[in-house]
Amino acid sequence: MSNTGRSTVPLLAARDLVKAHGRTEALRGASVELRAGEILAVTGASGSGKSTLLHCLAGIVRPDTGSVTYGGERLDQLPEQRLSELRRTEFGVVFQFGQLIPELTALDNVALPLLLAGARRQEAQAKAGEWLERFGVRGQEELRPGEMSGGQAQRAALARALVTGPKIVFADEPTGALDSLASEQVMTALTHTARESGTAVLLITHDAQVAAYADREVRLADGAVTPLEVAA
Ligand SMILES: Nc1ncnc2c1ncn2[C@@H]1O[C@H](COP(=O)(O)OP(=O)(O)OP(=O)(O)O)[C@@H](O)[C@H]1O
Repeated sequence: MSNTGRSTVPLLAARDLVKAHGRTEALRGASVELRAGEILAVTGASGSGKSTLLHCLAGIVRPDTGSVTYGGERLDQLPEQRLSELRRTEFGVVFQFGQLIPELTALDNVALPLLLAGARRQEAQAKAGEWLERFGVRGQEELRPGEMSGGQAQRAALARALVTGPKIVFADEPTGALDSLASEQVMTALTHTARESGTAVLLITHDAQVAAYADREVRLADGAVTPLEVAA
Protein backbone atom coordinates (compact mmCIF):
# COMPACT_ATOMS: atom_id res chain seq x y z
CA MET A 1 0.00 0.00 0.00
CA SER A 2 1.42 3.39 -0.89
CA ASN A 3 1.91 6.13 1.66
CA THR A 4 -0.19 8.85 0.07
CA GLY A 5 -1.21 10.50 3.32
CA ARG A 6 -4.75 9.19 2.88
CA SER A 7 -6.13 7.14 5.76
CA THR A 8 -5.29 3.47 5.38
CA VAL A 9 -8.27 2.44 7.53
CA PRO A 10 -10.92 1.42 5.02
CA LEU A 11 -14.24 3.24 5.10
CA LEU A 12 -15.91 0.19 3.60
CA ALA A 13 -14.53 -3.33 3.58
CA ALA A 14 -15.95 -6.52 2.13
CA ARG A 15 -14.45 -9.86 3.09
CA ASP A 16 -15.01 -13.18 1.34
CA LEU A 17 -18.42 -12.33 -0.06
CA VAL A 18 -20.43 -15.18 -1.46
CA LYS A 19 -23.77 -14.49 -3.13
CA ALA A 20 -25.84 -16.79 -5.30
CA HIS A 21 -28.82 -15.90 -7.47
CA GLY A 22 -30.61 -19.24 -7.59
CA ARG A 23 -28.00 -21.67 -8.90
CA THR A 24 -25.69 -18.95 -10.22
CA GLU A 25 -22.88 -18.08 -7.85
CA ALA A 26 -22.37 -14.39 -8.69
CA LEU A 27 -19.78 -13.83 -5.94
CA ARG A 28 -17.42 -16.58 -4.81
CA GLY A 29 -15.28 -15.07 -2.09
CA ALA A 30 -14.87 -11.44 -3.19
CA SER A 31 -12.92 -9.07 -0.93
CA VAL A 32 -12.45 -5.37 -1.54
CA GLU A 33 -11.72 -2.21 0.43
CA LEU A 34 -12.67 1.41 -0.21
CA ARG A 35 -10.90 4.18 1.65
CA ALA A 36 -12.41 7.57 2.54
CA GLY A 37 -12.34 9.92 -0.45
CA GLU A 38 -11.00 7.26 -2.78
CA ILE A 39 -12.30 6.66 -6.30
CA LEU A 40 -12.17 2.94 -6.94
CA ALA A 41 -13.02 1.33 -10.27
CA VAL A 42 -14.32 -2.24 -10.31
CA THR A 43 -13.91 -3.73 -13.75
CA GLY A 44 -14.51 -7.19 -15.16
CA ALA A 45 -16.27 -9.05 -17.94
CA SER A 46 -20.03 -9.16 -18.27
CA GLY A 47 -21.45 -11.55 -15.69
CA SER A 48 -18.34 -11.47 -13.47
CA GLY A 49 -20.38 -10.23 -10.49
CA LYS A 50 -19.75 -6.46 -10.54
CA SER A 51 -23.34 -5.34 -9.97
CA THR A 52 -23.90 -8.00 -7.32
CA LEU A 53 -20.77 -6.78 -5.51
CA LEU A 54 -22.03 -3.17 -5.65
CA HIS A 55 -25.44 -4.21 -4.34
CA CYS A 56 -23.83 -6.04 -1.39
CA LEU A 57 -21.50 -3.12 -0.63
CA ALA A 58 -24.33 -0.57 -0.74
CA GLY A 59 -26.53 -2.62 1.58
CA ILE A 60 -29.12 -3.20 -1.16
CA VAL A 61 -28.61 -6.97 -1.08
CA ARG A 62 -27.30 -9.15 1.76
CA PRO A 63 -24.47 -11.58 0.92
CA ASP A 64 -25.05 -15.27 1.70
CA THR A 65 -21.77 -15.37 3.63
CA GLY A 66 -18.89 -12.99 4.25
CA SER A 67 -18.95 -9.55 5.82
CA VAL A 68 -19.40 -5.93 4.78
CA THR A 69 -18.11 -3.41 7.32
CA TYR A 70 -18.87 0.29 7.01
CA GLY A 71 -17.44 2.69 9.60
CA GLY A 72 -17.29 -0.10 12.20
CA GLU A 73 -20.82 -1.41 11.52
CA ARG A 74 -21.52 -4.81 9.96
CA LEU A 75 -23.80 -3.79 7.09
CA ASP A 76 -24.67 -7.40 6.31
CA GLN A 77 -26.14 -7.82 9.81
CA LEU A 78 -27.95 -4.49 10.23
CA PRO A 79 -31.73 -4.40 10.53
CA GLU A 80 -33.50 -3.12 7.42
CA GLN A 81 -34.49 0.15 9.08
CA ARG A 82 -30.90 1.13 9.92
CA LEU A 83 -29.77 0.03 6.47
CA SER A 84 -32.29 2.23 4.72
CA GLU A 85 -31.31 5.15 6.97
CA LEU A 86 -27.65 4.65 5.99
CA ARG A 87 -28.56 4.41 2.32
CA ARG A 88 -30.54 7.64 2.62
CA THR A 89 -27.98 9.65 4.59
CA GLU A 90 -24.50 8.29 3.86
CA PHE A 91 -24.72 6.63 0.45
CA GLY A 92 -25.65 7.91 -2.99
CA VAL A 93 -26.35 5.67 -5.95
CA VAL A 94 -26.45 6.17 -9.67
CA PHE A 95 -27.16 3.49 -12.24
CA GLN A 96 -26.66 3.13 -15.98
CA PHE A 97 -29.95 4.78 -16.83
CA GLY A 98 -29.92 7.31 -14.00
CA GLN A 99 -33.28 6.22 -12.66
CA LEU A 100 -34.59 9.75 -12.36
CA ILE A 101 -38.31 9.88 -11.64
CA PRO A 102 -39.86 10.57 -15.06
CA GLU A 103 -42.79 12.64 -13.78
CA LEU A 104 -40.59 15.07 -11.84
CA THR A 105 -38.54 17.96 -13.21
CA ALA A 106 -34.73 17.85 -12.91
CA LEU A 107 -34.97 20.28 -10.00
CA ASP A 108 -37.57 18.21 -8.13
CA ASN A 109 -35.60 15.01 -8.75
CA VAL A 110 -32.51 16.49 -7.14
CA ALA A 111 -34.52 18.10 -4.33
CA LEU A 112 -36.22 14.81 -3.46
CA PRO A 113 -33.52 13.26 -1.22
CA LEU A 114 -33.37 16.53 0.74
CA LEU A 115 -37.15 16.57 1.20
CA LEU A 116 -37.01 12.94 2.36
CA ALA A 117 -34.35 14.00 4.88
CA GLY A 118 -36.75 16.62 6.26
CA ALA A 119 -35.62 19.81 4.48
CA ARG A 120 -38.17 22.51 3.70
CA ARG A 121 -39.24 22.72 0.05
CA GLN A 122 -37.75 26.14 -0.66
CA GLU A 123 -34.43 25.24 0.94
CA ALA A 124 -34.33 21.86 -0.87
CA GLN A 125 -35.03 23.46 -4.24
CA ALA A 126 -32.39 26.16 -3.75
CA LYS A 127 -29.76 23.53 -2.91
CA ALA A 128 -30.89 21.31 -5.79
CA GLY A 129 -30.46 24.27 -8.15
CA GLU A 130 -26.90 24.82 -6.90
CA TRP A 131 -26.04 21.15 -7.45
CA LEU A 132 -27.50 21.10 -10.94
CA GLU A 133 -25.36 24.11 -11.71
CA ARG A 134 -22.26 22.38 -10.34
CA PHE A 135 -22.96 19.54 -12.75
CA GLY A 136 -23.39 21.90 -15.66
CA VAL A 137 -27.13 21.31 -15.98
CA ARG A 138 -28.03 24.94 -16.29
CA GLY A 139 -31.34 26.23 -17.67
CA GLN A 140 -32.79 22.72 -17.65
CA GLU A 141 -34.14 22.71 -14.11
CA GLU A 142 -37.75 22.55 -15.26
CA LEU A 143 -37.23 19.79 -17.83
CA ARG A 144 -38.41 16.25 -17.16
CA PRO A 145 -35.89 13.42 -17.71
CA GLY A 146 -37.51 12.47 -21.06
CA GLU A 147 -36.86 15.99 -22.33
CA MET A 148 -33.14 15.93 -21.48
CA SER A 149 -30.22 14.34 -23.34
CA GLY A 150 -28.77 11.14 -21.86
CA GLY A 151 -25.70 13.01 -20.62
CA GLN A 152 -27.74 15.79 -19.01
CA ALA A 153 -30.00 13.24 -17.31
CA GLN A 154 -26.95 11.37 -15.97
CA ARG A 155 -25.44 14.59 -14.63
CA ALA A 156 -28.77 15.37 -12.94
CA ALA A 157 -28.73 11.82 -11.50
CA LEU A 158 -25.24 12.47 -10.14
CA ALA A 159 -26.40 15.77 -8.62
CA ARG A 160 -29.21 13.82 -6.93
CA ALA A 161 -26.72 11.21 -5.65
CA LEU A 162 -24.40 13.86 -4.19
CA VAL A 163 -26.83 16.53 -2.95
CA THR A 164 -27.12 15.07 0.57
CA GLY A 165 -23.33 15.03 1.03
CA PRO A 166 -22.91 11.23 1.13
CA LYS A 167 -19.69 9.53 2.25
CA ILE A 168 -19.84 7.13 -0.69
CA VAL A 169 -21.38 7.24 -4.15
CA PHE A 170 -22.00 3.86 -5.77
CA ALA A 171 -22.05 4.25 -9.54
CA ASP A 172 -22.99 1.21 -11.65
CA GLU A 173 -21.97 1.81 -15.28
CA PRO A 174 -22.95 5.50 -15.04
CA THR A 175 -21.75 6.12 -18.59
CA GLY A 176 -22.91 2.80 -20.04
CA ALA A 177 -25.61 4.39 -22.20
CA LEU A 178 -23.64 7.47 -23.31
CA ASP A 179 -21.45 8.39 -26.26
CA SER A 180 -17.80 9.18 -25.58
CA LEU A 181 -18.19 12.96 -25.26
CA ALA A 182 -21.13 12.75 -22.83
CA SER A 183 -19.28 9.99 -21.01
CA GLU A 184 -16.24 12.23 -20.56
CA GLN A 185 -18.42 15.08 -19.27
CA VAL A 186 -20.16 12.81 -16.77
CA MET A 187 -16.88 11.32 -15.50
CA THR A 188 -15.21 14.72 -15.23
CA ALA A 189 -18.19 16.08 -13.28
CA LEU A 190 -18.32 13.03 -11.01
CA THR A 191 -14.63 12.81 -10.18
CA HIS A 192 -14.17 16.58 -9.83
CA THR A 193 -17.11 16.93 -7.45
CA ALA A 194 -16.25 13.80 -5.47
CA ARG A 195 -12.67 14.97 -4.97
CA GLU A 196 -13.84 18.44 -3.99
CA SER A 197 -16.26 17.11 -1.39
CA GLY A 198 -14.11 14.18 -0.21
CA THR A 199 -16.74 11.66 -1.27
CA ALA A 200 -15.53 8.14 -2.01
CA VAL A 201 -16.77 6.59 -5.25
CA LEU A 202 -17.20 2.94 -6.09
CA LEU A 203 -17.39 2.93 -9.85
CA ILE A 204 -18.41 -0.10 -11.88
CA THR A 205 -17.39 -0.06 -15.49
CA HIS A 206 -16.28 -2.32 -18.30
CA ASP A 207 -14.69 0.66 -20.09
CA ALA A 208 -10.94 1.16 -19.57
CA GLN A 209 -11.23 4.88 -20.42
CA VAL A 210 -13.79 5.34 -17.67
CA ALA A 211 -11.72 3.27 -15.20
CA ALA A 212 -8.77 5.58 -15.90
CA TYR A 213 -10.57 8.35 -13.96
CA ALA A 214 -10.25 6.29 -10.75
CA ASP A 215 -7.40 6.35 -8.22
CA ARG A 216 -7.28 2.58 -8.20
CA GLU A 217 -8.76 -0.36 -10.06
CA VAL A 218 -9.68 -3.87 -9.03
CA ARG A 219 -10.86 -6.56 -11.39
CA LEU A 220 -13.55 -9.14 -10.81
CA ALA A 221 -13.30 -12.49 -12.53
CA ASP A 222 -15.72 -15.32 -11.82
CA GLY A 223 -17.04 -13.67 -8.68
CA ALA A 224 -13.69 -13.00 -7.02
CA VAL A 225 -11.37 -10.00 -6.98
CA THR A 226 -8.15 -10.82 -8.76
CA PRO A 227 -4.78 -9.90 -7.20
CA LEU A 228 -4.51 -6.90 -9.54
CA GLU A 229 -5.41 -4.78 -6.48
CA VAL A 230 -2.46 -2.47 -5.90
CA ALA A 231 -2.45 1.08 -4.63
CA ALA A 232 -2.15 3.62 -7.43
N1 LIG B 1 -31.44 -11.33 -10.05
C1 LIG B 1 -30.74 -12.31 -10.61
N2 LIG B 1 -31.28 -13.52 -10.84
C2 LIG B 1 -30.58 -14.52 -11.40
N3 LIG B 1 -29.29 -14.40 -11.79
C3 LIG B 1 -28.70 -13.22 -11.61
C4 LIG B 1 -29.38 -12.10 -11.02
N4 LIG B 1 -28.52 -11.05 -10.96
C5 LIG B 1 -27.37 -11.49 -11.49
N5 LIG B 1 -27.46 -12.78 -11.88
C6 LIG B 1 -26.38 -13.59 -12.47
O1 LIG B 1 -25.25 -13.48 -11.62
C7 LIG B 1 -24.05 -13.33 -12.38
C8 LIG B 1 -23.37 -12.01 -12.03
O2 LIG B 1 -24.23 -10.94 -12.44
P1 LIG B 1 -23.82 -9.41 -12.23
O3 LIG B 1 -24.96 -8.61 -12.78
O4 LIG B 1 -23.43 -9.19 -10.83
O5 LIG B 1 -22.54 -9.29 -13.16
P2 LIG B 1 -21.92 -8.01 -13.88
O6 LIG B 1 -20.45 -8.23 -13.87
O7 LIG B 1 -22.43 -6.77 -13.25
O8 LIG B 1 -22.49 -8.16 -15.34
P3 LIG B 1 -22.77 -7.01 -16.45
O9 LIG B 1 -21.44 -6.34 -16.72
O10 LIG B 1 -23.27 -7.78 -17.63
O11 LIG B 1 -23.81 -6.09 -15.87
C9 LIG B 1 -24.47 -13.42 -13.84
O12 LIG B 1 -24.29 -14.76 -14.26
C10 LIG B 1 -25.93 -13.07 -13.83
O13 LIG B 1 -26.61 -13.69 -14.90
